[in-house]
Amino acid sequence: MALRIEATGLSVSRGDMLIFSNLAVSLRAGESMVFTGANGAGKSTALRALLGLVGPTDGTALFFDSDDAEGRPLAPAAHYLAHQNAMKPELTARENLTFWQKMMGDFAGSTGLDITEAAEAIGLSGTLDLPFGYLSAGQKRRIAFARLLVAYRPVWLLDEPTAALDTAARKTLTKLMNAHLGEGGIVIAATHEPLGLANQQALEFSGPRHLGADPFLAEAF
Ligand SMILES: Nc1ncnc2c1ncn2[C@@H]1O[C@H](COP(=O)(O)OP(=O)(O)OP(=O)(O)O)[C@@H](O)[C@H]1O
Repeated sequence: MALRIEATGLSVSRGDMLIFSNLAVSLRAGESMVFTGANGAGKSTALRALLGLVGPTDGTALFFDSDDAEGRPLAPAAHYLAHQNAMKPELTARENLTFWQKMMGDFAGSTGLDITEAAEAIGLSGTLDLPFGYLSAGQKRRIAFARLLVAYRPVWLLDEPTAALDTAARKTLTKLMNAHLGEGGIVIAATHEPLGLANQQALEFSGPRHLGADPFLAEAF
């Protein structure tokens, strides 16, 4: 399956601020991209725009599952790991992962790992039956990452995936992200630190610009 993502001319404005404009992403199976830039530069907004969670003012973002397929919205083909972990604190890690596995289901005939295998992969087998709320910040992030493993999706959109992680856990995540790429997946990550991804392109965000002050400025970029 020669899948790919094509985003062209993607622009987002909020109020009188142009967050970014003319964003282009072209990635094929096995390729990755990192979004870099200062706090508030627009990296998270770009991930959300690719997913369709933020309406772009212009441009398109499409997923193709083969060379001759029609482009489709990206969201059903993607996992989105946001800043927040999207886990209920009163449920155990296992219960949370079971919920996500059932909720997301299979994709195009491919299944994820079982919960125990996913916990082993992120090195947290011992904490599966603790309430998620009891876990440390790094343990929570790792369980949130395990969600990507229990339901298969070819595209991973990750917002600072290694936030709160120790060195060993970062290495584990890098290995898992590269394994996903090696199996023909695609990874796009917003990050403040090097992730060590294979086949990586980088895109630096320069930050929002005022549209309001000069009525001709909006035309300029
Ligand atoms: N309604 C709005 N009007 C003006 N600016 C806005 C509005 N909503 C969001 N913004 C700005 O959009 C920008 C986008 O932030 P975003 O979360 O995408 O940045 P980021 O690069 O992911 O930052 P970080 O590294 O801190 O996570 C911020 O500068 C924010 O202040």
